[in-house]
Amino acid sequence: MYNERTMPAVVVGAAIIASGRVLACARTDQPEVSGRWEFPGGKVEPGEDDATALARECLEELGVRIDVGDRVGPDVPLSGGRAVLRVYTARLRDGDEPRLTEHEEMRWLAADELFDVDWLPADVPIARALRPILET
Ligand SMILES: Nc1nc2c([nH]c(=O)n2[C@H]2C[C@H](O)[C@@H](COP(=O)(O)OP(=O)(O)OP(=O)(O)O)O2)c(=O)[nH]1
Repeated sequence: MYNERTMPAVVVGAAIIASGRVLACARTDQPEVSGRWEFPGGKVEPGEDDATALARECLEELGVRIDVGDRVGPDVPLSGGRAVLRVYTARLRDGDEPRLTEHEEMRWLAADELFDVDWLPADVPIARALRPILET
């Protein structure tokens, strides 16, 4: 069983969907993630729930307000089991357009473009689970 000390930290990611495409972002700030693609997001801080953390990170990283939807794919273990990646679908609030602040590049990917980018390893099963969602 997990206790507070051994419970994995949660990194939440937003699969922001608009017009049948999902937003993927690439950053270069840390060598271990440099040039790899991910979903905007970050660690859930104490006192936050997943949706609050996602909304905060999307505002910080992209300057957008979002509405959080359903989970996508499984919790994927990160960094030796000390954290998990958990992704939710999200929609942009009316009129909001992402602007890059922390990332170098962003792309809106359609279902058949999901694997045109080099995802971080943990994001691969999530991208796979997104395919049927983008196709509907
Ligand atoms: N945001 C995000 N992080 C991901 C994804 N996939 C993946 O392996 N990660 C990893 C990269 C980082 O090691 C970790 C998240 O750290 P972060 O730097 O984004 O989180 P944060 O903003 O809360 O970080 P911090 O600087 O406050 O410590 O999770 C993803 O799709 N989105």
